[in-house]
Amino acid sequence: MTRSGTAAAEHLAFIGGGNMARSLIGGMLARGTDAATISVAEPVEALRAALVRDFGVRAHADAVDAIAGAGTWVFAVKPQVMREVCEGLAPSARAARPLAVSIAAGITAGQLSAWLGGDAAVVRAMPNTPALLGAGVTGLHANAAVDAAGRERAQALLSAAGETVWIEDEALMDAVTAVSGSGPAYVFLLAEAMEEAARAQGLPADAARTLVLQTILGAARMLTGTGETPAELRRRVTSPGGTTQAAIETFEAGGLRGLVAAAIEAATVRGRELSAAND
Ligand SMILES: NC(=O)C1=CN([C@@H]2O[C@H](COP(=O)(O)OP(=O)(O)OC[C@H]3O[C@@H](n4cnc5c(N)ncnc54)[C@H](O)[C@@H]3O)[C@@H](O)[C@H]2O)C=CC1
Ligand SMILES: O=C(O)[C@@H]1CCC=N1
Repeated sequence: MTRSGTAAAEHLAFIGGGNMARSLIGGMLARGTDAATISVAEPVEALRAALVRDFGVRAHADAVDAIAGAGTWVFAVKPQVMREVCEGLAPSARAARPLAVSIAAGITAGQLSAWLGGDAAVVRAMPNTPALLGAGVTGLHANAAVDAAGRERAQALLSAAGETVWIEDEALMDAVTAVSGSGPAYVFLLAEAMEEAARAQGLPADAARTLVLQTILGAARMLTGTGETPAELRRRVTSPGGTTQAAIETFEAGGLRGLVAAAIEAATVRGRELSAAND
């Protein structure tokens, strides 16, 4: 059986109101979603108050209150608590037959469906924090119980956060997590390292920050806006025998590509471990 969970489809419930839920809600509101259609379950009182204050959504301590009347439930809790949270909602899920969207790293659609009582329509989504600015990217995978309308609904939800990419082979969702889910942190680490290096060369801290941040922004805009490959854009910066060549040769000699591959492999493996640890 496939389902789109048509009942009360316009009402959305988030279970977990932490960093990523806030990024997604912020992106949705910026794209015109009515805050009155969003409710959030969040046990931490201070976070509930912040959700109400910052976004005007409804916030509840109890997940059962948040999901009442919602056709789509977005699970935005840590992987380690997902099983307990889903099992607590299983009686409601069996009755309401919602579209369940999980953003948790590692947790499989099969696990989610089973914890929600079986035969649940599940979309696994892996967004990233630039969702807050509508500049995110989300990998999406639907299980067999999700029909075309359910896919559209999940895609519309995550489109508010930026680009979306459907992944048919669920096994690849851990690689998506490692590349784009965690990826903003890799760029932030590069920014930290470049700022430190700029200060070590004697640049004042504020100048170092402006130079680094605008360089990353400008490079990202060239990557997304020119249609050129990263390699070609790099080649154009690199004058033979010049300064860039000296830096690039240092990166290559230090094994930057291998290090990036090893880091993404470690994140991918960690995603699989999170799944296995919660079986
Ligand atoms: N932070 C990121 O960049 C990304 C995170 N994710 C995934 O998003 C999920 C949430 O991550 P974050 O937002 O970073 O974590 P977080 O810790 O900021 O948010 C999780 C929230 O869930 C709440 N919570 C705990 N137990 C709950 C319960 N029983 N019912 C309702 N809420 C409960 C916590 O109080 C917390 O506010 C994780 O599964 C993570 O894998 C996915 C993509 C990117
Ligand atoms: O670090 C994590 O586990 C989560 C998933 C992707 C980004 N943050």
